[in-house]
Amino acid sequence: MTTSKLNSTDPLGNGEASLPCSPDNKFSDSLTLFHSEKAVQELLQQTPIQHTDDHLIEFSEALRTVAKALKQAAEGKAFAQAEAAEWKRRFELERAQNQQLEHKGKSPGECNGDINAQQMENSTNQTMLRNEANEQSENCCTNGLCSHEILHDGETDSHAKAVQNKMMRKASFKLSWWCKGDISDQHKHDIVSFERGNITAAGRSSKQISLKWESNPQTVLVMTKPNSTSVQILCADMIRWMKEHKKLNIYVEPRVMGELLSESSYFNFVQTWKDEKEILSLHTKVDLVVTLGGDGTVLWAASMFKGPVPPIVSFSLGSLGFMTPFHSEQYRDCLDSILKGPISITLRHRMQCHVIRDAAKNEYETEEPILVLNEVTIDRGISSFLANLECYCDNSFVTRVQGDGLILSTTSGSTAYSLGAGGSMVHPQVPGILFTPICPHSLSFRPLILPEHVTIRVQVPFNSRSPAWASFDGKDRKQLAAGDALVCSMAPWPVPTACQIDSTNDFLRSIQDGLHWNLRKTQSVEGPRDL
Ligand SMILES: NC(=O)c1ccc[n+]([C@@H]2O[C@H](COP(=O)([O-])OP(=O)(O)OC[C@H]3O[C@@H](n4cnc5c(N)ncnc54)[C@H](O)[C@@H]3O)[C@@H](O)[C@H]2O)c1
Ligand SMILES: Nc1ncnc2c1ncn2[C@@H]1O[C@H](COP(=O)(O)OP(=O)(O)OP(=O)(O)O)[C@@H](O)[C@H]1O
Repeated sequence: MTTSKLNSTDPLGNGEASLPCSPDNKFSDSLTLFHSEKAVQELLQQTPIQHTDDHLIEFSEALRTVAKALKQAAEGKAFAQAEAAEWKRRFELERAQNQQLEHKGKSPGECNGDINAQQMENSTNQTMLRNEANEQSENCCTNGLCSHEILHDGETDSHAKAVQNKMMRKASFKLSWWCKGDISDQHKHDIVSFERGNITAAGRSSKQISLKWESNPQTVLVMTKPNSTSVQILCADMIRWMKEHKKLNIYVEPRVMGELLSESSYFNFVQTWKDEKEILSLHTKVDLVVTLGGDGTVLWAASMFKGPVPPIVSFSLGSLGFMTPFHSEQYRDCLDSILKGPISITLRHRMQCHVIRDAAKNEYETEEPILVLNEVTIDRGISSFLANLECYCDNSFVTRVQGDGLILSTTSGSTAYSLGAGGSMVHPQVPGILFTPICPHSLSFRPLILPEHVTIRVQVPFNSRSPAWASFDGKDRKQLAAGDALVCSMAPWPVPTACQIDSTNDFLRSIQDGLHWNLRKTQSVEGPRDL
């Protein structure tokens, strides 16, 4: 006889009770039950309830309830054990019969009797199980459930097959995409069609994206890196060409307008803006943005647009150029084909960052959100103490950063500061947020990549020795005092950048050419070899 430990206490509360699990042990089950009740009775008798003390009466009632519950539990368990034993006995009997039949050269399916669906269903009925168990043991398949129907596939008659299909069908389900916080089902998409419960990816979220103009672009904004004579000369030449050969309207920043006009009054047709309000409406006027500079100029251009961003075409005039795939020497051919379209683009996700001050009365009282294309960094600034930052993901505590700080990066920014701090390089079209510590004072703080739909909160605790500092794409440093928090999530407005070939090709080329990724001389064939 085997016994199994159940997670229960004996009636007197003496730890785990050891209960028998075989049907042969119904007797010892009853014995246990008997002992339990007896123990409770004894306890009740010992209790001085004669002294009409209200508390003692209440206590004795409670004990009675416990005794009743224990009795019910023991009965239920004994019933379940009897049932399990019955199933096991039947299964073994059938297996023995099958073996006998196979010995005689008969297929087990031949012994199938006339079984109808009702009987099959009835056979699972517990009452029938108990009543018919003994009768059935001798005649396989004449009554109740035959395990051949479930265990053997294909050899039964069509009726039994239908019954079998009915019993084996998988539960159906549906997978869908939904937007967090979206109460209506407006943004819900079914992404998987299912048949018999098999999950199949219906589509990829990050396909190569192609932009096709439906009407000709008419207005171009040109943005340039400051303090560079070569950029200034190229800018003037490009604007002239776009006006004369493409009849385009041109916008530039006020600084560039001054530079152009100081060169010649010819550039009077170029437009600019006077104040912030006009900048906010730029996206409604501009069809295309052209940048002349390095990655910093692309970041600068993106930061001008606090909402939707027009497609950006970036000419490389810097040292690295991860986001600047076009060569300025061939700008005419390049702009020619871009203005015609279609263009391959990379949709670069941005993060929106809210600084929430401890002094704010509620979570909605925030400063203007700041959009970043690369990353937001929370660091110790000029303080010589460790930064102490509490990090939460969707309101669950994640970890405490103790070190120089933390980088929350987009996948576009994965090749920038996050890379320098040991984060992975991620294709810009992979949706996600990189969680990269800066010089953590811990041996096990590996960088993470979180899904794009999460909201991350970084809080400066009240016991922090110094304030922290947040910076956005390497700019706009803001102090975070004790109790202040920075809340980041993906922004709804990505930055579409034109690709030279396509997003994957451009990304791989930039890590190879820009960072010399995995550059190593190839080993010569001469030398020792495995034969
Ligand atoms: N230790 C570091 O690696 C470190 C430190 C500070 C800032 N930065 C990066 O500099 C960025 C600001 O750039 P900037 O040009 O205004 O400042 P910058 O003039 O100091 O140049 C920073 C360098 O980072 C490169 N860079 C920028 N974005 C990149 C990207 N997405 N992928 C690969 N390289 C990229 C630029 O080409 C440039 O060479 C910040 O967003 C931050 O990522 C890196
Ligand atoms: N239009 C602009 N107005 C003000 N600042 C700008 C503008 N364009 C770029 N910057 C700033 O100028 C700096 C240098 O720009 P960028 O990275 O484009 O050139 P770079 O440093 O020569 O290139 P690289 O970083 O590849 O060597 C960056 O900090 C960027 O933010």
